[in-house]
Amino acid sequence: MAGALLAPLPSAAAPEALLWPSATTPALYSFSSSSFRFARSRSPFLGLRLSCPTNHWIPALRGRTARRGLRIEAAARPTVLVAEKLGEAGLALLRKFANVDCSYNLSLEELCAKISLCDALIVRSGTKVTREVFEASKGRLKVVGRAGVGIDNVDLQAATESGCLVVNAPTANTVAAAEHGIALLVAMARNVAQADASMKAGKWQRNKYVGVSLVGKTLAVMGFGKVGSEVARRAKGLGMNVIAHDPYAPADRARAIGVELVSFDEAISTADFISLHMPLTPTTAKLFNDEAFAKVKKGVRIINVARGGVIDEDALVRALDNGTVAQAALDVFTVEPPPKDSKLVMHENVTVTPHLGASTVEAQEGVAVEVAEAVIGALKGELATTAVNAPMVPAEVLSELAPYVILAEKLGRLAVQLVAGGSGIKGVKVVYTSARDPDDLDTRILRAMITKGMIEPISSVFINIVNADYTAKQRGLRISEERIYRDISLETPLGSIQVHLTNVESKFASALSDSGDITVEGRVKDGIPRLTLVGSFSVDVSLEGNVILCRNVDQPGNIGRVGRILGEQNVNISFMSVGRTAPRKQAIMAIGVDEEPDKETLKKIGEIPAIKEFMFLKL
Ligand SMILES: NC(=O)C1=CN([C@@H]2O[C@H](COP(=O)(O)OP(=O)(O)OC[C@H]3O[C@@H](n4cnc5c(N)ncnc54)[C@H](O)[C@@H]3O)[C@@H](O)[C@H]2O)C=CC1
Ligand SMILES: O=C(O)C(=O)COP(=O)(O)O
Repeated sequence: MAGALLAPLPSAAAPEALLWPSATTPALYSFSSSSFRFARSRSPFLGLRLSCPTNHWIPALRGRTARRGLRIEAAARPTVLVAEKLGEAGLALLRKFANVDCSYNLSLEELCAKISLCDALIVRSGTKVTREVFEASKGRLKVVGRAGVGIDNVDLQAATESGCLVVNAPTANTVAAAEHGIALLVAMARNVAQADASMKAGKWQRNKYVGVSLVGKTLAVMGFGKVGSEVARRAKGLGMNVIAHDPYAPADRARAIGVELVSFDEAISTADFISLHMPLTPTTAKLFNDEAFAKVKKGVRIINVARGGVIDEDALVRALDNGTVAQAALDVFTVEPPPKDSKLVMHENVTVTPHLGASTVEAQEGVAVEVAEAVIGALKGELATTAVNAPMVPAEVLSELAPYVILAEKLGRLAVQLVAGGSGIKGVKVVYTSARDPDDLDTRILRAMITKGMIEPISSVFINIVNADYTAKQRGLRISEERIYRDISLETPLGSIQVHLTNVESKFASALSDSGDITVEGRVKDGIPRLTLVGSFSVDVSLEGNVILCRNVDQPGNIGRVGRILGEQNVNISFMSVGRTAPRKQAIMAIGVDEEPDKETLKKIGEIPAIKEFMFLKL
């Protein structure tokens, strides 16, 4: 073995031993195999991986290293870095299986320095697992476990690129978050925090802290998923009238709890209290902005235990200052921790907690066990149901189905964006055309990809091949499949895939087919997935970049007008296709664009007189 090793060896070196300080004094050691001499330097000790000719070396090394205040362990036991406080039950599980290093409050530099010695990393929302961390791991990091739901602090793209699995704990803190929402609702209505601070400052202000009652008031739950539905259930128990807005939640599930699903505008304009429970996505970012506050009932009270970014915080301060919003209770902030002089935090009508939604003893034990099991499973090579970026498709299947897999996900993504709020999605029907025998075409992956396309953009749940059907069922999505024989080449696995969302309203009326379903169809041409049908209109546009759909009266000049507006904004058109019922009647323009046009550009397109409706769809 080579002489002094100050840096970790590449992960390919095996068998290996791990060298750790057993004494508390940090130091960096260099190691020479021939003489077993260790030289101490002043730099902090980070742990060292040693390459040994055989595992028999390890006991020999142990004796010698112990005398020098070091311990050495076989690397067959993986190393898990726990970077934020984790419940004991989870730690106990991890310790049975791995070396566990609990090091909290690491700076980015410290985390990067340690990570190349670790096979797994466990975090909550306080650690930013950035691209730098994955790069610094030099391929050794195999799994990142998020002990909670939101994974906005983990760079998923970088994780996937470096072949690192990310798992989360999506269910164990649901009740804790819902209970915290209710705690904030009640505390805000009765000025508990403000009154407490006033008494501790030596005052007795009974008149100042007169509150408002909850019974008979209307609560709008925005986002009727796991947490939102638990909040709704509890608020009903307080005698509140509960309505909810969630464009994708099934109405029958809401009805079962006695909650009516309504549109965004109806929810915010009729509610006395608004509680936010949607994930932070490009669609929900700053959803509560000046425009939304202009529509609320004057004196509304807002609770946010979801994500700070869902609210435009400057707009909220303005709404609080002018009395549009009477009070707010916030557990989450756009930047955490928020700046010390944050106007929002300091506002006297605002009650704040430092992201405590998941912080109960019970929830932390729950997420610790949930994430520990997932991390251990992943280190053993099993695919966890809570995997966030798991590979969906086995390589041998991918070789043939690759473009169809992309097509399926994009069709799901398109279809869900066409849904209008109100009744929620109930049924999904997928129709495949193929010449192949049913045994020769496994559609499970395609179904999973459609589910992924539909669910991931709207929720905090991540879909993989293991959890797709289960998650769809849990969310009330009934997916049925139909296969239609088409006399096409057997070399081609599929002719087309159609996704129908049944009994649902659409933001783009022309996406409804004659049967009243939102319908989109795609095909693969020359290896490229293409959109070939929207509603009853045939189109042909490559599913790359983004798509603008316009319904217009078929007359000369429309294509030029839209093209000019996009061109003026430097938005590159990749494809354009027109589908029409008959000349000079209704037509659909499907325009593929490389960039995302800004709001002003889209507004200008909408103002072209011949354009009756239009939508921008992200793929
Ligand atoms: N403060 C804290 O400590 C905690 C915060 N959370 C956060 O709470 C949020 C909800 O978590 P879960 O209920 O577990 O997620 P979930 O995925 O079960 O529910 C989210 C719901 O929001 C809906 N939704 C998506 N876009 C919407 C839109 N534009 N308008 C209305 N509804 C929309 C989805 O259809 C879904 O039903 C997440 O952001 C999560 O990170 C969760 C746990 C603890
Ligand atoms: O699970 C979530 O999404 C949360 O927001 C909880 O975050 P935490 O684990 O408390 O840092």
